[in-house]
Amino acid sequence: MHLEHDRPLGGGGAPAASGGAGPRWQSPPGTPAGPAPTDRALRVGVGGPVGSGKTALVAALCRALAGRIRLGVVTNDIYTTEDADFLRSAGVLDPGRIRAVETGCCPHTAIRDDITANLDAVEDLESDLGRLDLILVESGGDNLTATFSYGLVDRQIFVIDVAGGDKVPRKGGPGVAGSDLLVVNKTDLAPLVGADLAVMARDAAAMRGGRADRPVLFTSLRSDAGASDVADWVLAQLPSPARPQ
Ligand SMILES: Nc1nc2c(ncn2[C@@H]2O[C@H](COP(=O)(O)OP(=O)(O)OP(=O)(O)O)[C@@H](O)[C@H]2O)c(=O)[nH]1
Repeated sequence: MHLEHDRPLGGGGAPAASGGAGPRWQSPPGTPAGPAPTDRALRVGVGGPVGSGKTALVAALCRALAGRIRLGVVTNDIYTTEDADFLRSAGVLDPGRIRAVETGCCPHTAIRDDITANLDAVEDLESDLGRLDLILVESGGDNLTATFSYGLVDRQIFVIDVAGGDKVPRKGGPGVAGSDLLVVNKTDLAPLVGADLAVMARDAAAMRGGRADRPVLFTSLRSDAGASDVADWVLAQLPSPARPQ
C-alpha cells in the first residue's frame, strides 16, 4: 500500500482558523512543480468535482495530441468503467491505450491516499505499450478537496465549471488554489446561469497567489477547439525531447 502525502498542495492541507480576513487557501510561495521526468512518461492528473467536464477534457486532449505524441489514459470510476467506455466508444484513442480503475471507494482515496491501483494501471500501460510521452490520469468526480498525490502524477489539472455559479473559485480548496493548471469549463453556460467570468478569473487568480506558474484557463468543450490552450499547456510540460515542434 502506498500512503502518499509527499508534497502538499495549496494551503498545505490545514484550513486557517475561521474569522480571518484573507482567503483560506491562498497559494503558498515556493512550491513549484518538479522537473518533468525523462525516463518515463509525464503523468498528468485531471481532477475536479462531479460533472465539471473531466472526461470531456480528456477526450478533447486525446483528439488534439494522439497523433503528435505517444499517449495513454487511465480513468477512475467508483463502481463502473463508464469514463473509459465513453472514451473508447468515442474513438478518441486506440482502446488498448485506455485503462480503467474501478476504485470502489471515494475517488480521492484512490488518487491521493492509496494510489496502488492507479500506479499499477500506469505501469501496466507502459509495460504493454513501451515508452510513452504522456499518461493522463482522470480522477473520479469528487469535490473541491480532491487532489492527486505527487507520488502518482507529475502535474495536476483541476477542472471546475461555471454551472455551480461564479462563487466557486473563491470557495478555494487545494485544487483551486494549488493545482498546476486550473480549468474553468462550460463558459458557454455562463449567460444561462448568470456567472460572471471576470469575477471567476479575479477570484481564481487571488486564490492562486497570482502566480504565473499556476495559470487559469477558461474553456468550453462543446467543440474540441475549446481545449487547444490546455493542449498547449500540457505539451509545454513535456521534457523538450518529447515535445513536438
Ligand atoms: N455546455 C457544456 N457542457 C459540457 C461542457 N463540457 C462537458 N459538458 C457536458 O457536461 C456533462 C459532464 O461532462 P463530463 O465530461 O462527463 O464530466 P466529468 O467531470 O467527467 O463527470 P464525472 O466523471 O461524472 O465526474 C456531459 O454531459 C458533457 O457533455 C462544456 O464546456 N459545455
